[in-house]
Amino acid sequence: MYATQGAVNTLSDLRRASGAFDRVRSLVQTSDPDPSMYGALPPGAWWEVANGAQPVVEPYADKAGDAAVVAAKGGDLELRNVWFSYPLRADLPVLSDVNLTLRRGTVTALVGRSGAGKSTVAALLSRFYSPQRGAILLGEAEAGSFTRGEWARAIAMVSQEPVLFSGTIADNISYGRFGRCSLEEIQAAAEAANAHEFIKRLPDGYKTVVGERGTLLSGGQRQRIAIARALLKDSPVIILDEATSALDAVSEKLVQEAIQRLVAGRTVLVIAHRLSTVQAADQIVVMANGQIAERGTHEELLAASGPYSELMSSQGMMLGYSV
Ligand SMILES: Nc1ncnc2c1ncn2[C@@H]1O[C@H](COP(=O)(O)OP(=O)(O)OP(=O)(O)O)[C@@H](O)[C@H]1O
Repeated sequence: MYATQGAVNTLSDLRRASGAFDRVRSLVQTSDPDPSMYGALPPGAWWEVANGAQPVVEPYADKAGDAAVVAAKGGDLELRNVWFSYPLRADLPVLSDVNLTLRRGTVTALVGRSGAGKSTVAALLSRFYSPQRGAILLGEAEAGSFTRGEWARAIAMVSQEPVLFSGTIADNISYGRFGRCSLEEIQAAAEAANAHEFIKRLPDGYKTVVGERGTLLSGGQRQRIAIARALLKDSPVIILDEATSALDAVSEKLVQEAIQRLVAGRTVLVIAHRLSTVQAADQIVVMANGQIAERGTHEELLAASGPYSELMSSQGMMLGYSV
């Protein structure tokens, strides 16, 4: 099959991750939609996808160039003086003068209380929306200088509740890949994602048709399929919304291993809920009320006894396993 755009992939993942169908609908209904929200979807398809239809599989992405991929491999991804409100709540500032640099090849952990604006940062980086003020820069070039298809090639999003569509396992892994790929490549990605072992035990292996929304699979298995998908897509930038719900210890370990393989050498933003992830990050950014409250390494922020240590002690991070 033709690979569908990463944009479609990330759109439905984001929708599922936030559990906010209404949010997507409000975004679709706005009279002045950011063209980025169409991603590389054919005209008219957006509404259907937002309503839960199967993604429209079109070879649009094959036409996208690799300009954003090249820029991301050579430079940082940055939000510069970004101000943002959602279209239907224009009076409510959600991000206020946010400056955030994701350094090339490093991991940035984004932490903060619920509603602080973490998912909104992820949505802007994915170009589901555009900031009202400020800029998104990739290797110093404005995001708008890249086409949607180019952008979608450069960034992959792995959400905590990945959406699978009812097709085969192989289709689900290759979805988001630009250009065709072989079963060997699909299998290699599944192996790196710790998914091959369970896939080969399924009735038809890689040809097993997963149920609507992937219900045949457990949460941990769905996550590993999503990681295999991102590995195969091989984007230089990964936005990872770490799962909050606990998996059993074995599944958790398999997912964490797969994530380590996925993030190695890439520019990563992880919305982090686990102490182990935060500790291992190159940079931790604490958000509060739509602003950056603090940034630094785990040790630096603990020593500062500021918002980070407060967050750690009041909210706590999931403990109990190490990466
Ligand atoms: N589509 C939307 N329309 C209007 N307001 C929104 C929309 N999405 C989020 N918000 C609001 O923006 C603010 C930031 O939300 P966001 O989801 O970015 O926070 P978060 O830090 O990711 O929270 P959580 O950890 O709970 O996911 C919140 O006040 C939220 O209610």
